[in-house]
Amino acid sequence: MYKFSLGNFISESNQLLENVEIAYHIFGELAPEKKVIWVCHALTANSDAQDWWPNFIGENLTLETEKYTIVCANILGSCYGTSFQKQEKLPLITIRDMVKLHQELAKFLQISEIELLLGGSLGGMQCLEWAIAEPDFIKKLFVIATNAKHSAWGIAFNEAQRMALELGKNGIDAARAIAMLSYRNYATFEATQTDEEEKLENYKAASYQRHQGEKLRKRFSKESYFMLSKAMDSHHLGRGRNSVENALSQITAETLVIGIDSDILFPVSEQKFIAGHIKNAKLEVISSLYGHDGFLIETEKISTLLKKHFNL
Ligand SMILES: CC(=O)SCCNC(=O)CCNC(=O)[C@H](O)C(C)(C)COP(=O)(O)OP(=O)(O)OC[C@H]1O[C@@H](n2cnc3c(N)ncnc32)[C@H](O)[C@@H]1OP(=O)(O)O
Ligand SMILES: N[C@@H](CCO)C(=O)O
Repeated sequence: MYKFSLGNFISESNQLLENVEIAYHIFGELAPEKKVIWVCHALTANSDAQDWWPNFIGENLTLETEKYTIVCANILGSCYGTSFQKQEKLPLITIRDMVKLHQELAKFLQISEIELLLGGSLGGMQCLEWAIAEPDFIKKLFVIATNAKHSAWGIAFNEAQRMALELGKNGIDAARAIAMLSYRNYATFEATQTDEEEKLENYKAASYQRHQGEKLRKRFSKESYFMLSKAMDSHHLGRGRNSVENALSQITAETLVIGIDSDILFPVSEQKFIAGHIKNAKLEVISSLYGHDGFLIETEKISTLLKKHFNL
């Protein structure tokens, strides 16, 4: 992991963040003759994209490190390396703030254009914002399981999680358990957490939920979880740009949008809307047992579509 000291940064909500440091990974050598692929990560991941998107980035893999330089930066608000001076009150961070930091890092790395910008969920939100902010800079765009404006349904899930966080020390366990209900669905739990034997308590689904909660508590900070969920709520491509439709129409990149048929958090209608308003976009729908989390799990299906649409 590398670090870049940006210094002071004024957020979209006009708050001063001091001593901002951006943590990032580079896979494959950064060289002027190599084209750049930039990965934007989702809520609780980090800049080590090889780790959370396994069998996807590397030699002889879909994002080929011999051919491309692949960059992934840890997002503003996350607890995995990107940081700013602690403040009394948690600042309100937006997706546009995250993208401004990506832009600063790209300048620092002397990247002249991005061949392919990609991301899912909160990562997809960053990709769309960036492709609107700098249409000429982004040649190809791939987003999955994301939306153009966060939904009332998504905000309600996030608020329920923040209410859980407010309960104290282990509130993050409950927050993650709530989130899991939106990341998966009825069929996922039926297929993976149904008890075969007869019993009156200690069900698999219950211990699964507790395990997921504990796992997140051990690796993530509740402050980051709060800031990132607020950032997700604020996602609105149309803010200050007349409308969401108008904002999407400014994207010139050749675009692939993928929806997951079982995603109850970011339903396919949202990706259909995105693809419908970008001039040069194609929509594909994949099927998955894993709902929204399918964007992290269905690597093979995603790779097939990426290779079909883009000459990687
Ligand atoms: C530093 C870091 O760790 S970086 C962060 C890694 N995570 C990220 O980057 C975020 C993106 N990744 C994710 O959100 C997830 O890892 C996903 C969606 C890709 C996969 O989710 P997972 O939780 O790994 O998969 P799944 O739903 O199958 O659950 C498996 C886990 O539940 C446990 N489990 C399964 N059933 C049960 C049960 N009935 N009771 C208790 N535990 C259970 C498994 O033992 C396994 O535990 P482990 O992860 O501690 O080994
Ligand atoms: N499981 C993912 C889902 C967020 O879209 C994460 O924890 O980042």
